[in-house]
Amino acid sequence: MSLPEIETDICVIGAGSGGLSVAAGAVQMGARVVLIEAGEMGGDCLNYGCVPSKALIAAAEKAQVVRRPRFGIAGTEPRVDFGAAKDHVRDVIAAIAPVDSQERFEGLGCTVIRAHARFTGPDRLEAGGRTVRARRFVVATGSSPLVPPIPGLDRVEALTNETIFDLRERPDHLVIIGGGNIGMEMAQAHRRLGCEVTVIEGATAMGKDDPEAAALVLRALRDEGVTIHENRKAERVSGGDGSVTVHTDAGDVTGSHLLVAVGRAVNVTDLGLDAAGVDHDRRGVKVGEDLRSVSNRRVYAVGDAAGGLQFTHVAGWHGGLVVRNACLGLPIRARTAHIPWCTYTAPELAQVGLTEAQAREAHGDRLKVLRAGFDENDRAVASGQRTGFVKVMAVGGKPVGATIVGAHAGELIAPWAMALANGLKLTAMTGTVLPYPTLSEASKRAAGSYYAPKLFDNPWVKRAVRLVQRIGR
Ligand SMILES: Cc1cc2nc3c(=O)[nH]c(=O)nc-3n(C[C@H](O)[C@H](O)[C@H](O)COP(=O)(O)OP(=O)(O)OC[C@H]3O[C@@H](n4cnc5c(N)ncnc54)[C@H](O)[C@@H]3O)c2cc1C
Ligand SMILES: NC(=O)c1ccc[n+]([C@@H]2O[C@H](COP(=O)([O-])OP(=O)(O)OC[C@H]3O[C@@H](n4cnc5c(N)ncnc54)[C@H](O)[C@@H]3O)[C@@H](O)[C@H]2O)c1
Repeated sequence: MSLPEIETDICVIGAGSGGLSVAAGAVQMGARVVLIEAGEMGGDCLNYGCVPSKALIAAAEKAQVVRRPRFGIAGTEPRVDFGAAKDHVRDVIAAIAPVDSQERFEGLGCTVIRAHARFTGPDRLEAGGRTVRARRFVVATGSSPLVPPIPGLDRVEALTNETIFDLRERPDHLVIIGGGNIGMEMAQAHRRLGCEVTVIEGATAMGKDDPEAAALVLRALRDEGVTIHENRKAERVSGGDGSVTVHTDAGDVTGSHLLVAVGRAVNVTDLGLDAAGVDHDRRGVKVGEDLRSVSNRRVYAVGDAAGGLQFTHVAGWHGGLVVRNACLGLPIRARTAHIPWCTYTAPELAQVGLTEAQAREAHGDRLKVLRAGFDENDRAVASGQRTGFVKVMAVGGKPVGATIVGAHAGELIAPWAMALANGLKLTAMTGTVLPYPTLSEASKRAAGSYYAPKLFDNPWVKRAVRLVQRIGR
């Protein structure tokens, strides 16, 4: 006997950052919600992405602190127990997992189905032998590691973000194809944990970021012993007997392990999108600014599946917007000009809004580029963190972008993200009193440099001051 059909208000496909945000918000606002997950609750971020990578980076940072002699404290080569570092990664995932768990979402009132979902029509899908009919569907199916068509890759054991965190033995030599976010974060973490690491990047490493800021990160990684080859496309892979060779147009690189990190493939195949009349391409579901499918208004897409920026905070933000629209009928616009991101290398590199090059193209001579170096920030100097800078792109007294590279850049970008999200002026930063000595003062210094010439190099100001000195009481 077949299971009874489920009729619901909102059916969410995928229990990652995007899907969970929709499900939690909608059910707590009184909607009937069905949540379907084929794999692990929590999706990529919790199980194979942000959380394990940041946990491994924390272990690697600890190793580096022990290794480096500083401030009169001797350094020593740390004894790294690679398996125990992976235990730490598992422990961190386990500590966070209850928040994303089936039990929690059932407790909130969702019906959770653990199965692969496939649309069978514009208003229905099937999962785990159940038919679900819904007023609204949310495609929150995320993305998977892209496996590029490099000859030989299918004949060697290649790691991806889905397998590397399970590796318990330390790679002697990790070769990484791809110098993007995953490649650079994993390169430094593994180097610090005692592996030899070579990155093979087909174009420019950290190519999506401001080149001046990226150059500081690449220099730091190279100084730590990571070999980075740029403009070298992986053309062929061969291997056997515990070794793997990447053949490039400028020579071969042989290592013990291979990590492939060349971008993501959005999970939209095998989802029955054609049966639902949902237009899609290799970037994801085609949606408007309201995150609704351009061809089936009943269907939304959020997070990586929506074809834009691929970050957890974007997926979560999308989720909140969809709840507002689907539950309350309020209009939404998913624009990206105020979305920050950060690469968690040391130094960290964070960006919000336009980079200098993008701002110059958009605003020409009206653009003012404001800077402050970490080497002129007392806290950075005191703590030996002089590498870095804050760069603010400003037009007419308002920031249109900010780039921060240096220690804690991911935290330091917060006020600039707030400024861009709320249309604040630079005076919001200059008028704020910050505790001394903090790295945040670098942001205030950069903002202040917009006004300094207007105040200090201005003959009218000097005349006015002389006058006040003569006649003022
Ligand atoms: C190594 C790595 C590090 C990262 N670090 C960061 C970081 O530091 N900060 C950051 O902001 N972002 C980071 N990201 C990106 C971030 O993980 C993703 O952008 C985010 O997880 C996307 O969330 P999502 O909800 O769109 O998809 P996902 O989290 O991928 O969730 C999608 C879910 O849908 C399920 N699913 C797919 N198809 C079906 C189906 N047909 N039926 C049922 N279920 C289905 C999947 O099993 C999955 O659980 C990182 C990514 C990687 C790979
Ligand atoms: N800190 C974070 O927020 C964070 C961390 C990791 C991942 N992510 C997200 O995950 C996404 C995927 O990360 P990623 O590093 O896989 O992708 P990516 O797009 O950031 O970088 C992939 C790199 O691989 C290179 N490449 C492609 N084909 C190649 C080939 N054949 N040979 C050599 N190089 C090649 C590209 O030129 C590119 O630089 C990121 O774009 C980001 O959205 C975010």
